[in-house]
Amino acid sequence: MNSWVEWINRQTLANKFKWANLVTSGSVILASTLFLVSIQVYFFTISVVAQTQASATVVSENLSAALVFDDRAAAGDILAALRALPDVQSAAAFDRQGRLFASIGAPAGMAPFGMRSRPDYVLSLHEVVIVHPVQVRQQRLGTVVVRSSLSSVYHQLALYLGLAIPVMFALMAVAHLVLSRLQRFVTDPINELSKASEQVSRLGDYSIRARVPASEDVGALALTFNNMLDRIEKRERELESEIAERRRVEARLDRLAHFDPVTHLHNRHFFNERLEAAVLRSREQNRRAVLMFIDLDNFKAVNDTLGHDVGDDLLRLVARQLAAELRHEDMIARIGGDEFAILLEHVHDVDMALAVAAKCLATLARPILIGSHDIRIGASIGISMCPDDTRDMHTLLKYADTAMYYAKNNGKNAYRLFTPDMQDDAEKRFVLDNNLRRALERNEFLLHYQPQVDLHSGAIIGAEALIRWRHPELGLISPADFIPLAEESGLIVPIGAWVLREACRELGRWHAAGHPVRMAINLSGRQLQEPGMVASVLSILDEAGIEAQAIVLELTESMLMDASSATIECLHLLKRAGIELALDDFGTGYSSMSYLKTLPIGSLKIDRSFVRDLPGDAEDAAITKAIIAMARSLRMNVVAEGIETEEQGRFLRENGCDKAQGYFYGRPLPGVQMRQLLDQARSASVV
Ligand SMILES: Nc1nc2c(ncn2[C@@H]2O[C@H](COP(=O)(O)O[C@H]3[C@@H](O)[C@H](n4cnc5c(=O)[nH]c(N)nc54)O[C@@H]3COP(=O)(O)O)[C@@H](O)[C@H]2O)c(=O)[nH]1
Repeated sequence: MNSWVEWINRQTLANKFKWANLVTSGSVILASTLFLVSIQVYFFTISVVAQTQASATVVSENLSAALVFDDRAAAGDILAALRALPDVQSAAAFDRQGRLFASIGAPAGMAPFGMRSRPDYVLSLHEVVIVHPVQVRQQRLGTVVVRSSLSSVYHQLALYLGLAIPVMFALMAVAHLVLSRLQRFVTDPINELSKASEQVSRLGDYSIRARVPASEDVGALALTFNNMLDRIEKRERELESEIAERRRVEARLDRLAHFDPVTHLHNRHFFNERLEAAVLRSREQNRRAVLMFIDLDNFKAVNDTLGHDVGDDLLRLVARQLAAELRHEDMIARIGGDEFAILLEHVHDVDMALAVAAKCLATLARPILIGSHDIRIGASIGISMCPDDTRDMHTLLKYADTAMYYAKNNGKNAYRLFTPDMQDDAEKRFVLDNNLRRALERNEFLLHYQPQVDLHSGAIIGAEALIRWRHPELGLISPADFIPLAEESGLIVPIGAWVLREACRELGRWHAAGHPVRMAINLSGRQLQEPGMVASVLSILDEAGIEAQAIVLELTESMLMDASSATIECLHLLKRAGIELALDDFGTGYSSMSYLKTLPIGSLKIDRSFVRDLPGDAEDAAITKAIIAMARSLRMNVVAEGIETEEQGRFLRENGCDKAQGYFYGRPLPGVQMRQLLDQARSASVV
């Protein structure tokens, strides 16, 4: 049973329809045929029974005389008349006692019927037996029994079935044909729907639509199917655009996670991943990995003076130029504002790494043209190597950084290969940095004063205040060792304020003692960035009771290169207050004349590196003369520093330099000694 149900379930809708048609129409036709045949059989049988009964009635009426007169022959003749009837098989007459009186055919088996007093009949499958009493005036004389065969009925039945069965099959065939055609009205649209859905699923094409037939139900189904496809297609489109958007976002995030948006170089995160892998390879395969840290010199000045767009353009150009110096397998990344890192593998010897660094440095030393700006930017490069210096990635990074700082702190625009003493130096700096924080509180700073003289009269016209740190254990520490540290940590701000206050107080004392000299005081870039800086300087001057014109604030070229518009504004305010601004170490930076003209600078201090080999060195002599000429054309004072010999002083004087400072005129001295020097100078001039 179950297998039947399964078999039916497995069939196609068309097959199910076919079978349903066949079974239904077959059953109906069969049932109607059987019904008709049964009626036919019934009526045939009834007709045989009625005919036999009628014959038995006629014979019984005719037999009464023969029975009364016991005339067996006549009875036989009367019964013989029944032979004319085709169905009658036999007939018998019985007397009142039930004895056989006359018969035709085979009377066997009729005796039990001979005693019946009422008409009766017995119907079996093959015959009908009619029993009819013979009586006259209510008096029973005997019984007549007529037996008719039903074979004519079966004959008729056979004939009928012979006709009905082909007709039945013909009808079934017609019904099948008609229903098959009708069935297609139902199955064709459903098949189309099924084909459409199969196509949709096979091709994944949601733009396919099913034909909508006119019929209400299947039409509604097709419409619903199409609506569903509409929605799926719409959702699909939305999903596709969502996925595309997600991919775009992921790509963007991936780019952000791995690339620097300004230069399109890899970023620090990605670089560190690659460096880690390179260090691992270096350890496993014992091959060299070289790390270079490149920090641009003076980039902040470009950013602040020319704007961030020019700064970004510069970074892009620098990135392109550096990348052009590298091999395909090398890697470069931007790891910070103006910091780049390079990873080199397959480096056979140190010289190869140094050659790459030299190429990068040379590239960055060339002027870069952005719009109308001819920008000169240098770089400080630190190099560390794995496994030569360390086999640990973080230490390698630290060493490259240390080497880069070493290059920067030792004049910039240079590359340095890491050496262990740099690390010692860095550690020393770390110790100093820690101590520096407590030096102010512990009153460990003091000022020395170096005289400045008029090159024509030789008179002391001022002094430069120079800080010293008297460390309880390390002794006297040079500002060259701790000022850069103080600048990095920001401690230069309180230290610088202390220097300013101390120097002004000292100058106040000198003025009070009748020495109307000026005091040059070094200023750090960080101090200039402090809000309220100008007010603080004026308040210190006020406190010390000296005029603004009595001090000269010394700024470095690099400080101006890095100066923001707020810093420049601060310089203008100082100048307007009457304070002279001097450009220290002039010539070591890259200040262009056009830039200098925009700044409120009152004097230039020629760097001692140009003075050292004067007057012998022709190049230094030419530079010095050019600086003096330029300062004059800009109506600036010129101070030469680092004069150690009389010849140097003479050369400068002869070439138009007004003032000088150097060991030849006097080393930096404690305040008391400086005052004595001033007193002596006055006494000498009076004499
Ligand atoms: N922001 C601040 N910077 C300061 C302060 N005090 C000093 N400094 C800066 O530290 C650097 C080193 O200074 P110092 O060791 O004091 O050296 C000065 C002189 O001693 C030296 N000098 C002077 N004359 C000669 C000479 O004939 N030969 C020679 N070899 N050296 C000489 O030069 C230094 C002064 O230089 P400068 O300031 O450029 O005029 C130095 O850069 C100081 O500026 C401070 O308080 N704040």
